[in-house]
Amino acid sequence: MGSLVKKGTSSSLMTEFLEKCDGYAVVDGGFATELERHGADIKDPLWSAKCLITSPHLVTKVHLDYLESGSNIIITASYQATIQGFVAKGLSVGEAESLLRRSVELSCEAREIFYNRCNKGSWDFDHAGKASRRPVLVAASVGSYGAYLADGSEYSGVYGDSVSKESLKDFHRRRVQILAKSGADLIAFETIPNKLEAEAYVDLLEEEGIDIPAWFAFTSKDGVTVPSGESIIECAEVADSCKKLVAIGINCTAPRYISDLVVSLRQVTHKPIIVYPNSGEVYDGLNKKWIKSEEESEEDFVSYVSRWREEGASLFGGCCRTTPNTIKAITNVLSCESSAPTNLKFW
Ligand SMILES: C[S+](C)CC[C@H](N)C(=O)O
Ligand SMILES: N[C@@H](CCS)C(=O)O
Ligand SMILES: [Zn+2]
Repeated sequence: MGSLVKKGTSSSLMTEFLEKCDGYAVVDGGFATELERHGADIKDPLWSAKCLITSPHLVTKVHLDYLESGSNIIITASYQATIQGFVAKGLSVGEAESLLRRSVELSCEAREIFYNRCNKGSWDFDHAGKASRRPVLVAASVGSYGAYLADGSEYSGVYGDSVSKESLKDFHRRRVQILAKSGADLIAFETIPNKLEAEAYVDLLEEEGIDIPAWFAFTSKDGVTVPSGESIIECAEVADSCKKLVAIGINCTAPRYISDLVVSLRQVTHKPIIVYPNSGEVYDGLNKKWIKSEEESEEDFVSYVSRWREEGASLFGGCCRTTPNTIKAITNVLSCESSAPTNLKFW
């Protein structure tokens, strides 16, 4: 059984979904880092995609934990799952393609288990007390070329002169084709570090006739630019021009920068805005370790959510080093706000 969201045009998918969710939706939290918290060793060029081979049961568990925490969107384990990366590990192209499909199947299976539990958490009640299931979408993750490089290059955005828009398109083409036909509801292009890669994705979506919608989530280290130094505004303009995108936003970025970024995005797009920041810690790509930040705590993060909503965001979640607890807290903030009388705003 698929999601409860009726398949319509790309643009209607998100509108109808957000309507069903009362105007805002909860995205899941850090996926790879949650696998790691449960003991997975992902210090590997495949990072979280290694678990598609070694521990698919853990992939399902983490999806279920996020569903139980209130997520309306779960993102697949395919962030660093590339055909090129799997082949470098000795797998055949066919096996690599199967693992990509498997990442989506695991998310769909988790959604199915969650629905079948029919527990309180999977049902919402309308004002008349009638039960309806919480809508859940499966978003197929596509990490950047920098993610495949496996050295934290998604936080530098510098790919060198040998990488062109055409080479990026060739790098991503087959994976995007497979994920588009995998049963996912949409594609999540995540942690985009430069304008060139955004342009390559737009071309691919259009030239390959990708028939499921997508979102773009950029990363930033200063609240103004993406890691390559290009402004978030010019990157968002590229995204806004693409009819197949049903949301534009920011992920894996310190929470303290999100507010300014949302305000900038709102200047150039009417599309729904998605934000799923990381914990504020800094990634050491060479040693694959997170370095604590003095400046932020999980509590601060959640206290920002109402403001991001006022500034125009409508999809909220977490990225690296956030956990199901973060998502529970976001769910609580948003549901309290929705049920509060409008004259009792928090800000
Ligand atoms: C978003 S970063 C933390 C992902 C991991 C990185 N591509 C690596 O392989 O180290
Ligand atoms: N969806 C990915 C993004 C990494 S930046 C994850 O949460 O692991
Ligand atoms: Zn992240």
